Formats: sequence, C-alpha cells, structure tokens
Amino acid sequence: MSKPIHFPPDFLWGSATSAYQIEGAPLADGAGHSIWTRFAATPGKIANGDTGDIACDHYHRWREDVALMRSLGLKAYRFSVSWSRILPQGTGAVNEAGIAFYEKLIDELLANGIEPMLTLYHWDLPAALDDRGGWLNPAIADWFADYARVLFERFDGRVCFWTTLNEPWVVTDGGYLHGPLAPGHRNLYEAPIASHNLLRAHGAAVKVYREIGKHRIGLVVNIEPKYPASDEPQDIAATRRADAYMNRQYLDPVFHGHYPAELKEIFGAAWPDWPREDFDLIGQKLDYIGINYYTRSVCRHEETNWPLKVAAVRQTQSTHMETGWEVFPQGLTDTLVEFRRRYGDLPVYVMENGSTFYDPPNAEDGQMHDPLRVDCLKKNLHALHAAIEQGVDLRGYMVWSLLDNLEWSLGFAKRFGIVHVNFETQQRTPKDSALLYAQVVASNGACL
Ligand SMILES: N=[N+]=NCCCCNC(=O)[C@@H]1[C@H]2[C@H](O)[C@@H](O)[C@H](O)[C@@H](CO)[C@@H]12
Repeated sequence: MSKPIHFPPDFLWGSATSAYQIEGAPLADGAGHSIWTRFAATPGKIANGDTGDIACDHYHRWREDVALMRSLGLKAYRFSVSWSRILPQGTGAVNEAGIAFYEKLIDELLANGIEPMLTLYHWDLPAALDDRGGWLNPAIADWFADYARVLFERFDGRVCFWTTLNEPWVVTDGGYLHGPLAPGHRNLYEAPIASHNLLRAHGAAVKVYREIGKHRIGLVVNIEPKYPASDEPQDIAATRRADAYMNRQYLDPVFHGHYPAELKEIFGAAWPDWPREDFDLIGQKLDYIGINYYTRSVCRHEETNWPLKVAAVRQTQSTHMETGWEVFPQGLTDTLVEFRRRYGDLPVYVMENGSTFYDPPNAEDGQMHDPLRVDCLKKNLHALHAAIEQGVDLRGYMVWSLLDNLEWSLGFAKRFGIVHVNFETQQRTPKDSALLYAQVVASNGACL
C-alpha cells in the first residue's frame, strides 16, 4: 500500500478553459470579429465545419457553469478574455458590454469562493488588428499593453492571478509556420517575427502591470520534454533543436535574456538579428510561470522534415489526439524538475493538463464513464506530486478542461472535458473523471 500523498495545504486546484472554445456568441453585444471567427468561416479550416458560434454557450450559461465548478469544489478557474469583446477594433473605444460579461463572471466566481485566473490572450486576436499585420506588426506590443491596461484597471484586485499569453509557441507554430491554426500562415520568415512580437507584447503588458497592478502576473507556456530516440549524435542534435524550438525559445529570452543558439541554425537567413533592448522588455520579472503539459516527444533526425529536421517517434500508449499524444506522466515530473534546474525557484502552476479519449456512450446507469481519462488523470497527479517531493515550488493545478469544447481546427470531436457537453441540448454531465477530481480537491490529493 503506497503511503497517502499530500499536496501543500493551500494548493490551488482548478480547471481551465478559453473564450473561443466555450463561450459562443463571439459577435454578441458589440464584439468585433477575431481571427478565429474568420478562420471558422473559411471552408475546410475546422473539422466537420464546426465553429465557435455556439460552442458550450457559456456566454449565456456562465452562472450554471460556475455552479458546476462549485459543485465540484474547485478552488480556482482559469479562463481567457476575448480581446475583441473588450476592444472590437483591437484598439480605441472600450465595449462596455464586453466588460460587463466578464465582470459578471468574475463576481460570480468570487461569490462562490473560486479564484479567477485571467488569461489576456488565448489565440483569438481581433481581426481588425490582423488587418494591420497582427503579430507581424511591432506596434502590437503597444496595442496589447493598452488592452491589458483596460482590464488591469477594471478588474485588478478581484482578479489576483493574471496571465499575459497562453502558449506563444502554438500561436507561432500553428498560425505562422505550419498554418493549421488562425491566421493560417505558412512562412519561415514570418514565424520568428510573430514569436518575437508575442514576447515583446508579453513584456510590455507586464511593464504596465508593474505600474498599476497589485497582485500576480505570469506567462503560460506549453512544455513538451524531448528525449532522443537513440544515442546517435544526429538524434541527440535533433533533440536539442526540438527542445530549443518548442521549449527554450520562450523561457530562455524571458529568464536568461537571449534566444537558444539552435534557432539561428534552424531558421538560417529567416532568423533576424534582434535589437538588444527588446530583451530588456521581454525579461520583465514574473511572479510565477504557468506550464501546460500534455505529452513528451521522442526525437530522431529526419533530413526531410521542414524546418527542424526532426521527426517524432510514435510511442505505444497514446491518447486519441490527432497526432497520438503519448500518455507519459514521467514527462510532467521531468518538465517541472528541469524548469527549476534551468530557470530557478519561481513559483510554478500547471495551468493545463488533460487528455482526450473517445468517451464511451452514456452507460445504462446514466453515468458518463471515462476510464482512460480517469487513469491518465491519476497518473499525472502522482507525477505532479513527485515533482513537489523533488523540490519544485508547485502552487496549483488546472485540469484541461472543465467542459468538452471546440478543440480548435479539430472541432468538437476531440473531447478534453471532465464534464461532458451534449452540444445539441447543451446539457452538462460530469464524467467519472470529474467525480474523481472532486475527491482529489476535497482531500487535497490524499485520495490518490
Ligand atoms: N505533438 N504535440 N504537441 C503537443 C503540443 C501541445 C500544443 N497544444 C496545446 O498545448 C493545447 C493547449 C491549448 O491551450 C488549449 O486551448 C487546447 O485545447 C489544449 C488541447 O489541445 C492544449
């Protein structure tokens, strides 16, 4: 019998979502178009022609969803604000109806004893700014800082946990290098520029927060630990390139003031000489780091793979994600321990961790059984605890996701929720994984 595990007494157990994936009504009450309302309206961009026009109808069901979080005993809720609800043109006049929606949500969370954790940007750039170059226009650092200032002024104090960006790697790799995500570009020269401007915008927003904010602000990155497929020098080098491109491309400039050298090797002539002063902006001190962990990657050299020359070696036990994300809880422990080794003892929150499996149909007992997700969740939580035992200053965990939702270009078929959503009726049904998670929260992990 393994000894019961305990997490720190004030460990923050919560769940995470994002605006475009759950809200629906993206253009309601004066909101402007985003790059995702446009992408979804473009045939072939989202599987099955799915869109965020309705999604989980959270824009109208927010009170019911907060009650659902309360019923699960959640201590925190990580959500994102749709920039184009607040500033329909991306800059300029504030849309008070957009402010009002998030104010109601925040106040309802607080009234139910749930900590609001607000992400300023979770991929849904205002279309009006994309028309002005979006993340390719250096002015976006100021546009983003001005947007952030509006929310800081309205909500700081009720919101005490701020995140500037969610996963700049996915925004860049998906939206500018390979193209499966909005705005759908595929350009070796654009990707480094977009990525660098994301980090500049992050720094500009943190700088504003230091002027007027009184609580905590950080960055959320997806980290996918890389393991060599063999000890062949080519595979070792490929693994280093993959780690530099996906993981260190964001953490090194923020914490060490420079990019990994491998990026110049990967991008060649497409890699600019960045102005030194940019790294003073990017390197603003943070109160915490948010890490999203889903899977690892076993890497080998692959000459034909553009532009990294790396291929991932498919592993056996995978989730039902499109590219078969391996279930590898040890990677979560390794990621957290390696962050501390490389970047120091900053407080860490796991801001997303979850899995998608084809959930079996509703059982005769009316319960939504999801045994594979339950197993995955248990293993990941044990891995989380192992990192704490190895000295990581881990402060909280947000399961991805509260609700089944729009999995971006993969549509609604990829269900990550611990709560099932019937997208015809909008009925929410907690899965076994939600019942397990409620026990974990209530016992602070002792039930594991
Ligand atoms: N191979 N491989 N690669 C794994 C790389 C992970 C990149 N995708 C994410 O982390 C996204 C994050 C996003 O915030 C959320 O909005 C998404 O719904 C989840 C689920 O997809 C995750």
